[in-house]
Amino acid sequence: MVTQTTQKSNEEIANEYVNSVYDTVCNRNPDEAEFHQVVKEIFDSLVPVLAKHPEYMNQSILERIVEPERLITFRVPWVDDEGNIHVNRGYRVQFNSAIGPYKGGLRFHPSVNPSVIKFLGFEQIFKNSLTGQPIGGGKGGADFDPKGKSDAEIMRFSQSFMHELGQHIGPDVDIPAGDIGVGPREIGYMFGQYKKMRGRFEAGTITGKGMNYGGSLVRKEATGYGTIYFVEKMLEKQGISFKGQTVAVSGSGNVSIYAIEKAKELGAKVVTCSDSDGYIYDEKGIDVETVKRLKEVERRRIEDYTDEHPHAKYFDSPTDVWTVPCTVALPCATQQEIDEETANQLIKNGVIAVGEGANMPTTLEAINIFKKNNVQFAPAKAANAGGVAVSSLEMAQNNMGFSWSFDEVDGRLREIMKNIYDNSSEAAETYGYAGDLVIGANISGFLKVADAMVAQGVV
Ligand SMILES: NC(=O)c1ccc[n+]([C@@H]2O[C@H](COP(=O)([O-])OP(=O)(O)OC[C@H]3O[C@@H](n4cnc5c(N)ncnc54)[C@H](O)[C@@H]3O)[C@@H](O)[C@H]2O)c1
Repeated sequence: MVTQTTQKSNEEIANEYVNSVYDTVCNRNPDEAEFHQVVKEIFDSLVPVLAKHPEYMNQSILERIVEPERLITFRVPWVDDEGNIHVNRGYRVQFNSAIGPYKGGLRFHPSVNPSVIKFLGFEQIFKNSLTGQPIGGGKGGADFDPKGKSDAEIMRFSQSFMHELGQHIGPDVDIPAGDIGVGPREIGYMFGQYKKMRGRFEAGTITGKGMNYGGSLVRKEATGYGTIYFVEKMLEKQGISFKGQTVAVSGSGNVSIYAIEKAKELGAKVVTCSDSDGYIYDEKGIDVETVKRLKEVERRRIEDYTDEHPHAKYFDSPTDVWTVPCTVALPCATQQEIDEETANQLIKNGVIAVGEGANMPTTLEAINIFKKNNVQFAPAKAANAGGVAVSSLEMAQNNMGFSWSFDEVDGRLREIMKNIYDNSSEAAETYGYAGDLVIGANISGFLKVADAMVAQGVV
């Protein structure tokens, strides 16, 4: 009898397990490219953890974590100002509640589909875990395009959307918030509708609320400021600061505006911002107050920035924002902004650090190029976790029935971002990938959720 002499290493077994679950995900969820990408990225980084802790494989944690606990799809009918009836599709994925009630934003954008919602929801599980707050992962939205809609149309759409979503959420169940296309105005309309449906004031059921009805100071600034606090920490480890850096930012929405504001405050010169039509290059440094007014108040296009700053240049190709030379790049607009070619261009122009303010703005290939070229890389699930972290602080204030000061919340945000950095960095080192924050953030976020799933049995 011939005995088998080659024994598979733990690493090989873990790798085979990861690939086999990933194949099942692709077969079971065909045509969901965004979801596949995020699963691949996270799963690959878990191989060293699974090799060291086979109990997670025995407990089928990956098979379970990758299947949403619930995916709700619903009809959102609404009437425009001319009396025409429209029907959009609404979604809520309640992905994982192992460490707390589902929590995640709502996105109103024509590109919203099950793949996008699932990629965002899956990512949210790990991001929420990283914040150290007791919140599970969820995400939602609709394929509705708010661009060009009147205030009354936005209100009717938001009410119709909440009329259905409201049946599936609550302070201990699922707590939505904003995301692309959903800001304070939409949150206000949705909260109003929810309050009417319930016949009670449940402040802790949605976050991002206005300050006069249960909102938190710093929520508006949280994601942008948090991204800068995280990148600041990452630069600090290299003995560098924001002072004197030339920063390129994409987008001109909630995340971008407050990332620009904080980066400037720390001494950087931010030279770009953009919207889905084009980008601005201002060699003197972007005037953030103008962007705030154009976008938050007047809801105009970024092109109009040059009316008030005629020395600035406008280009009608948003993705070319990354051809502008910079030392720090902060993609804060949308997914898949930086691909291989763009990454190479940024490196050629001297980039030393990239911080993801947006979700999945960098392709896997581009991330690998940055890693190979020693560009410091701050992944979204760690770098932009400040928004959900302060949302959780908003829930805490709602539960206690009082409000903290701006400095109190900002101090807590800074501390949370520091902890996320330290925990990600430590996890990367423990598992043999020192300095790799992509792997470190995935591992650190995973461990807490996986342990809670094991403790709670097969549910
Ligand atoms: N708001 C938050 O608290 C938060 C938290 C975590 C992550 N994020 C992520 O950050 C990103 C931005 O979210 P936001 O809340 O600032 O949304 P927002 O709607 O306020 O702003 C989005 C910005 O991106 C621009 N944009 C959209 N498509 C574009 C394109 N193809 N090219 C260039 N610009 C484009 C829009 O014009 C707008 O300026 C999203 O990926 C979101 O998931 C947001």
